[in-house]
Amino acid sequence: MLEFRNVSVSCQHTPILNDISLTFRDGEITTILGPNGCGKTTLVQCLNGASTVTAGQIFLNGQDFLKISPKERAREISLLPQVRTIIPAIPVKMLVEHGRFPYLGFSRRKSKEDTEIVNRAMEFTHISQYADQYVDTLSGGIRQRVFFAMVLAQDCDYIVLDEPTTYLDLTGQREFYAMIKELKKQGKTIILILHDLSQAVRISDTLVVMNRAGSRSLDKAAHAGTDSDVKATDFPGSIAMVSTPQECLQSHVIEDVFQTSWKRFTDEDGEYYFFE
Ligand SMILES: Nc1ncnc2c1ncn2[C@@H]1O[C@H](COP(=O)(O)OP(=O)(O)OP(=O)(O)O)[C@@H](O)[C@H]1O
Repeated sequence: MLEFRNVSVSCQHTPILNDISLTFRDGEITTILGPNGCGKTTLVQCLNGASTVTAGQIFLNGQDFLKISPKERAREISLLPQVRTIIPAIPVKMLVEHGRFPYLGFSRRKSKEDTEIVNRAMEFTHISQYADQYVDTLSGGIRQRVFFAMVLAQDCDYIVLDEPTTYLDLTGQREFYAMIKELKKQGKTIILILHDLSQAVRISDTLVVMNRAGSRSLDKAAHAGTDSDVKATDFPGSIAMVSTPQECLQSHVIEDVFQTSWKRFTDEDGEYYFFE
């Protein structure tokens, strides 16, 4: 079980997250939703040290996660960040092998098991045929699968993916969500950040709906056209609700946070939600 206890993050004295307490349940797909800038990325980046926790603690299976070494952390939780501005000019297989770094010794020599895990990750994500191709020559969608394979090669029980479908076309997204369901079946705990509310409702066991605390006064000031000194950054991110998709929909929290409304459609394959 992964647990955030009263976690706050500030950057240059600006509060980004305030007093977040949150539990991610094992074996579930949990999706973090929230408007731009509410702190979703900052929240998950507390797990790989890219965001510095300024107060509070994170526990993984009862262990103080922030006290263990970065290498040990990388054996527990693999995280695929949202923005990858630098695309390495190396062959696909070599990039996927980077997922094994937390397990390698000083010589970085790979064992037979490391190679098998890398091959399995590439087969799972259907990128074996690109093994020798350079990553920077691939399309955005295939490249995304390569990064996903690298994350899987890390072979962690906890997988965190920040906006993983950004570069994927419709087929690519469908395949991606099928892979996520398969990983859940294998017992992995999946944490996603998504902007696609319909998919989030469909695929998740639990939704974490975030907002900027007090941002209503900002919206009201903007709506009224009043001159206001209030800025978005005056409101650190907080949790609006953590619950099943059904309960989040019924409570209207999604409508409030995203200022949207939704419609439900049903067919033989299940329920679909349309947000407008
Ligand atoms: N290094 C930094 N220094 C100062 N402010 C930062 C830094 N990183 C993020 N922020 C600010 O923290 C807030 C939260 O950013 P974050 O990227 O976590 O939001 P998000 O919910 O993931 O947004 P999006 O949906 O647009 O990806 C934003 O106001 C952002 O400008």
